[in-house]
Amino acid sequence: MQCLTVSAAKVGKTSLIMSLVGEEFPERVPPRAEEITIPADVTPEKVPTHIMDYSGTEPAVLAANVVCVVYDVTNEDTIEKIKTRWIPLVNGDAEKGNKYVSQWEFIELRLLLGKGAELEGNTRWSTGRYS
Ligand SMILES: Nc1nc2c(ncn2[C@@H]2O[C@H](COP(=O)(O)OP(=O)(O)OP(=O)(O)O)[C@@H](O)[C@H]2O)c(=O)[nH]1
Repeated sequence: MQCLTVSAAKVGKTSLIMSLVGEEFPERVPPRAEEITIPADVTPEKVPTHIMDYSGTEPAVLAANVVCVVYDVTNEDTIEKIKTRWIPLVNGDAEKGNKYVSQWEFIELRLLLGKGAELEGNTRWSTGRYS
């Protein structure tokens, strides 16, 4: 399974991947995370999972089975971009039959480190649907 993270600039997609791999929030974040493959035996679904950091190319989006859209709950622009940028980008080739996503899972797991809310213990986890 190919999983691609996308986001507005500097929202934290590289940090998210590095947190997953390193099991802690990274102090230093490179411009892009290395591509990683999580072996099947350590995934709940027993499917090898290849995780890629978005480099701004459409082929990467078309190759992905899962697109993980990262946004900042403290920045409305990054939420608005889900509608104005990421949904059109992922569904962009629908007319050619390449890809069409009719149902979006919406999972909020932003940690808000250093932006105030996490200091007040407001870290939130929730799930929902976006369509
Ligand atoms: N406060 C806070 N800062 C974060 C969080 N995640 C990432 N950051 C910080 O935000 C900055 C950008 O993080 P990146 O992971 O490089 O973001 P990105 O979306 O990969 O950035 P680009 O791909 O370069 O646009 C870094 O200084 C991170 O430490 C978070 O959950 N809370």
